Amino acid sequence: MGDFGSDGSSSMSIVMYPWLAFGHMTAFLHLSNKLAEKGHEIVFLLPKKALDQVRPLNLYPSLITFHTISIPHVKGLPPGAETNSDVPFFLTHLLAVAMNQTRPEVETILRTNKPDLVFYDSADWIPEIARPVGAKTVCYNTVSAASIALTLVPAAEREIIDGKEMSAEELAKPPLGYPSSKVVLLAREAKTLSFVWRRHEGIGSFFDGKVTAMRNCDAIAIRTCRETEGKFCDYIESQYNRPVYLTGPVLPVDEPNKTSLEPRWADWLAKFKPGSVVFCAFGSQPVVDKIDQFQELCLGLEATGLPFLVAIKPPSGVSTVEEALPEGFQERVRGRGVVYGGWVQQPMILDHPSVGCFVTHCGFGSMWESLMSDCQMVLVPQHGEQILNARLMAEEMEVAVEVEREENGWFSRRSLEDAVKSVMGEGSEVGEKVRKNHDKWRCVLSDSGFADGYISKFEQNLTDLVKS
Ligand SMILES: C[C@@H]1O[C@@H](OC[C@H]2O[C@@H](Oc3cc4c(O)cc(O)cc4[o+]c3-c3ccc(O)c(O)c3)[C@H](O)[C@@H](O)[C@@H]2O)[C@H](O)[C@H](O)[C@H]1O
Ligand SMILES: O=c1ccn([C@@H]2O[C@H](COP(=O)(O)OP(=O)(O)O[C@H]3OC[C@@H](O)[C@H](O)[C@H]3O)[C@@H](O)[C@H]2O)c(=O)[nH]1
Repeated sequence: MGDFGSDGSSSMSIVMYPWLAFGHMTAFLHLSNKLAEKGHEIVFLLPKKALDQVRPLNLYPSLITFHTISIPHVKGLPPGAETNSDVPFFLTHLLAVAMNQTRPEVETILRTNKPDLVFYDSADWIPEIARPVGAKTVCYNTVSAASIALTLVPAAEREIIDGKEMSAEELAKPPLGYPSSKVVLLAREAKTLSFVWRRHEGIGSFFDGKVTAMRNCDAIAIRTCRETEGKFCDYIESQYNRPVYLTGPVLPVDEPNKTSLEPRWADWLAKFKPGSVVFCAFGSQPVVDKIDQFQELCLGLEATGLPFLVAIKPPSGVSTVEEALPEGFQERVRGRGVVYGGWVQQPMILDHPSVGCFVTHCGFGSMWESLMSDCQMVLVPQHGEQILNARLMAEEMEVAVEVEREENGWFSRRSLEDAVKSVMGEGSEVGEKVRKNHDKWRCVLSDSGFADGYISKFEQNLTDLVKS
């Protein structure tokens, strides 16, 4: 190895501070594992509550050290809230306020550790405290390049007059030069983007924060690859005039000593024929907010007649998923359908031979995991960024079927049933087309040199950055 630490040593010292959401923390940790595999040392900052869930993913405990950060209470947040999972969507900005208040603690850590590099995504003040200790900064984005290109580039700036909300049409308008006519939002879908430009006291808007984060870093990094999102990455690079490094999908590979699937799911899944079970999961945050939509999801899966396992957070207004289930549902699906409100080992479930279909909310982490799996995919995105990921998979890559929605954004049990049957039904033309395209992409993405090539190039980019 060359001499690439700023102190002349052969390894780099890195601090990571991701946004307080599991989808982001797990993505940062997967990248940490790849860098630790190459001998670099990482101090990983995270809230105490996240530690138990994230620790098992650390494959290099001697090189990746967790450092817990106290997340202060901010008026309006539920007591003890430390991560996105503890906070309803409409209060997420308060979690960002709480994260900002951790700045003095993080500053002390940087002064003590004097790292070569600091990775962050939401804490846009990192460059201000990293520069004085001689560290270079990388704004690492764990969401799709398409969703950044559509809303979080300087050209997407919107003029908001006297705090007036923008119309759906204004919100849906792609910025000048945006490179796709397929990966876009319908006006009604674009309403979910209003949070991007809305101003909040003390922290400004989400847009301001992200643009500052990307303008002030030394390099922008994105968890994606040229093969799927090259044109969006080029657009971001031209908008920010900053180098854009790509890490590739950064998924954990099968480790010889990896833990096995919890027996309760392994035993349950083993009862069914290969490829017959529908697995439905909606990520680490509560996303299906309305109880009647939650019930429609359950009823749609029931109507498929297939065995199914759902891992989902309860909707608003109830504290458990059981309370939200439709009348008589549990009795009707007993033995073939389970709805579970806790954490499951998603990648291992997707890998299970009995599972043949993944109904996903299209979080970016889930998107990569589903592309690498051999499950058929049904897309039920909820928010702007997830909808764009869905368009990328359904319209550009043609590897999945997106559920049809009514004018008001609602999906019916029938549309979900139809979507699942269209990919699972024997002899279905659509099912065959998406399977064929998905097989091709899986071959490209799971080629042994593919992910390693991205990581090696990324490591070289970091080395050059530290030396510059
Ligand atoms: C309802 C509001 O939620 C709050 O945050 C929303 C979530 O933001 C996710 O991150 C992104 C979302 C979107 C999006 O929905 C549409 C887009 O076109 C772009 C993005 O970008 C990002 C993003 C991009 C780059 C980056 O480095 C990021 O860290 C994120 C995030 O994944 C999720 O955890 C959040 O819950 C919002 O704060 C607001 O205040 C709420 O009202
Ligand atoms: O029960 C669960 C739920 C989730 N997971 C894992 O947690 C991760 C969830 O990440 P996702 O990106 O799919 O979704 P999240 O909703 O949690 O993430 C969030 O940040 C990333 C954005 O793209 C998403 O839109 C946003 O909601 C996946 O790696 C998934 O395998 C589990 O292992 N078990």
